[in-house]
Amino acid sequence: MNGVSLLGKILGKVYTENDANLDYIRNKKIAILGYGSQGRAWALNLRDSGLNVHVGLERQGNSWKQAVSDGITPEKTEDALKDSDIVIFLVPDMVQRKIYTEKVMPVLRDGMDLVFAHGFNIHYKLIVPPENVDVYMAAPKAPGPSVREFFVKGGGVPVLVGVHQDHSGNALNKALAIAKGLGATKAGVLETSFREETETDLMGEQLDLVGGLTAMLRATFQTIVDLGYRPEMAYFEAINEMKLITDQIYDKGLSGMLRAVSDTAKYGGLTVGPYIINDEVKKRMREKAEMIRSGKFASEWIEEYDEGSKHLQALMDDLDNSLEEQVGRELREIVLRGRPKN
Ligand SMILES: NC(=O)c1ccc[n+]([C@@H]2O[C@H](COP(=O)([O-])OP(=O)(O)OC[C@H]3O[C@@H](n4cnc5c(N)ncnc54)[C@H](O)[C@@H]3O)[C@@H](O)[C@H]2O)c1
Ligand SMILES: CC(C)(O)[C@@H](O)C(=O)O
Ligand SMILES: [Mg+2]
Ligand SMILES: [Mg+2]
Repeated sequence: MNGVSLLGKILGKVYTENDANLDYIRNKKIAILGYGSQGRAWALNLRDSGLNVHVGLERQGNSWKQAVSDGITPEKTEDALKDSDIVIFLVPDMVQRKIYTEKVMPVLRDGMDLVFAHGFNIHYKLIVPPENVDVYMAAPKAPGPSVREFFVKGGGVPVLVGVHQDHSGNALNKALAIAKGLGATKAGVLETSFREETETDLMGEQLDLVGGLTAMLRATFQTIVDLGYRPEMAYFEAINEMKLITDQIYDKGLSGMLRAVSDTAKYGGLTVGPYIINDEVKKRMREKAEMIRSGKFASEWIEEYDEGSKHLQALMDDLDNSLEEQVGRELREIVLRGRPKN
C-alpha cells in the first residue's frame, strides 16, 4: 500500500472548530504559572480568545518585565492561584513539582483543573494529584513562539489533548476548549494519552528534532572544516540551509522536498543518507527510546537538575564557544538582512 491509498485511513478523530466550545472554560479563573516560551503564547492567545487569564510568577524577573510589556499584569503565584478554577503549569518540567507541592496543593479545591503542556510530571509520577480534580493536557506540537505567531496570523499550531483524570466528566471538553483558545482547532487537534505524548515527545526531541539534528549539523560542519574548507562555506552548507529544506518538508512532505532539490541532490541524498543513519545508529536510537520508556532518562534528568544542571550548562557553554556558533553569529547578520519581511 502506498501513502495515497491510505489517505484518510490513518488518523483517528481530528477535532476542529465545531468540536470545541470555549463556554466550558469561559467564566473560569485561569491561572497560568510561568511566562516563558509556552507561558507567554498561552497567556496572550487565551486572553485574546476572551478568557479570564491570570499570570502567576515567583519573582519580578525577565518574565515579569516581558508580561508587563505585553500588556499583562502578572501576579505573585499565590495571588494568581487564589480562587482559581484552572491551573496551567508552564514553568519548566523540573520546576513543576516544587510549585505544585508548595503553592498549588495548599489551595487545591474539589473540582479544580490541573493542566499541562507536556505529560512529564504526571506520567513519571512527580506530581500525583488527588482524585477530586480534573487532570488534562493540551500539548502544542510547536515551540512557544510559533504558538503565538500562528495565532496572531489567524491560524494555530496542532495540539494534542489528553485526559489523565476526569472527575467532572468534562475534562476532554475543557482540554478541547483550551486547544481552541490557543488557535489549534483552526489546524486540528488529536487525542492522546499522557504516556504516549510524554514518551513520543521525548523521543522526537532527543533522537531528531533537538538532539539528532544538532549533532548531525555539527558533525557535517566539522567534517567540511576538517577537510580544509572555510568555516563560512561549511556553515552555509551544513547548518544555515537546513531551515529552507525543512520548510519544504513542512509544506510538502519528504518526497515533496526531494522533488524541490536537484536530481543530483536526490540521488546523493537517498543513497548516502541511509549509509550514515545505518542500522547501528538505529540500534542506538532504540536504546535511547527504551530509556525513555523505562523512566531511566527521567531519573537521569531529575538527578542532573537536582545537582544544579552543571553538565547541561557545560554542554551549552561548549556549543556557544564552538567555531560553528561563532561563524553563525556573524553570518546570520547577512542572512537575516535578506529575509523577506512579513
Ligand atoms: N518550549 C516549548 O516550545 C514547549 C513545547 C511544548 C511543550 N512545552 C512544555 O511547556 C512547559 C513549559 O516549558 P517552557 O519551555 O515554556 O518553559 P520556559 O523555560 O520557557 O519558561 C519558564 C518560565 O518559568 C519560570 N521559571 C523558570 N525557572 C523557575 C523556577 N525555578 N521557579 C519558578 N519559575 C521558574 C520562568 O521565569 C518563565 O516564566 C513544559 O512542560 C514543557 O515541556 C514546551
Ligand atoms: C519544542 C519541542 C522540542 O517540541 C518541545 O517538546 C520542547 O520540549 O520544547
Ligand atoms: Mg518536549
Ligand atoms: Mg515537542
